[in-house]
Amino acid sequence: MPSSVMPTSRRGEDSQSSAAVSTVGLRKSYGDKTVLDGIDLHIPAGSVFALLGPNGAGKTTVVKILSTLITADGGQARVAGHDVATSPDGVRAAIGVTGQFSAVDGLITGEENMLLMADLHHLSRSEGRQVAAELLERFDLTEAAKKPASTYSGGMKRRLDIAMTLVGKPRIIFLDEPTTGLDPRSRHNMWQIIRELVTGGVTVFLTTQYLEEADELADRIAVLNDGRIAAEGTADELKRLIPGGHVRLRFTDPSAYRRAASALREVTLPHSRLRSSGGTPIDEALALRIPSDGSQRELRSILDWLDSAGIEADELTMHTPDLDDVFFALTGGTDQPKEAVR
Ligand SMILES: Nc1ncnc2c1ncn2[C@@H]1O[C@H](COP(=O)(O)OP(=O)(O)OP(=O)(O)O)[C@@H](O)[C@H]1O
Repeated sequence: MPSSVMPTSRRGEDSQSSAAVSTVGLRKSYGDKTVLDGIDLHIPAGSVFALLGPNGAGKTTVVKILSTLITADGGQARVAGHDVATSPDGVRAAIGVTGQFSAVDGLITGEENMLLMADLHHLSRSEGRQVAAELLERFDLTEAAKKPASTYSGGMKRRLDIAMTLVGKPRIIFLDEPTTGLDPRSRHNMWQIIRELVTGGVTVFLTTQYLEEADELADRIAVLNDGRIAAEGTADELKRLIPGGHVRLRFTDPSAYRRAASALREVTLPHSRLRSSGGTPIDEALALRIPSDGSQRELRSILDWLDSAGIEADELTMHTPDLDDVFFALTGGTDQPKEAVR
């Protein structure tokens, strides 16, 4: 955590506000580029909220504004009952931030990083040692505590980063892409840590490009696209936005794949959603998806069309809706999340 967001004291939360985070009409531009174009959020205390969006959607910008690292150009934001513009110290006292701007100093040991944090929070020497030892133990870092943090794996560094954040006992934690670059085991460890934080009463605001992560962890998810919240709700609510799943066509021959992709782009089939969204290339594995409710009528229509267009896929599978479908539908399917296909 950079010193600019270092909690300075513990303040009482505005009892008027049950929301841990709320924003109205939040705006931010860089030059003539509008990054946030009116963002409204309401995040109840004690919940996990995921801000989902493709690269460059503005997720980090939201976190930076809410954690008082940068100021918004317009709109209001309250965090833990404090206005970010008029009471930034109040906000800083209540939050912890980890993620893309990690506070871990690689030159010193994990333990020294923790003790430094304890110092910054004005804990006494003995209290600092005790808190550091407890947190290092909790995050399975006791053995590595005396080693320089630069020798830690990606997962260990993230755990140390969160442990350092917890020294200040934040009520709200911002996790900016907490598992980007982690291997599957470390990712699952991190998810468990996040769940435990919430069980302990902390509100978690996380940004992610991983749909699976939002689906696993979040009580509510907002999809950020083109500077606006394209949709917000529980994972189930978002999935219901897409009435059906999709048919996935997989090809082994790149030229057959390309022919099918271009034919799908132009197609107007009698049955609805194929007409509106066409086939969307979904990954480098030569696969296409066609929105479909899975009804016999739609499947027949798709198969008839494939036959008449002379397209022969090597594999055709039916998928029920998941967050991938929502994401592709809302973000136009052009900018793919890193793990769009499970
Ligand atoms: N200081 C800055 N000056 C100019 N443009 C910026 C600045 N910070 C961010 N941007 C631009 O604002 C947009 C949103 O950036 P941001 O980092 O918030 O996106 P993001 O959703 O977090 O993306 P990613 O997933 O890639 O981290 C991007 O186009 C980025 O280039």
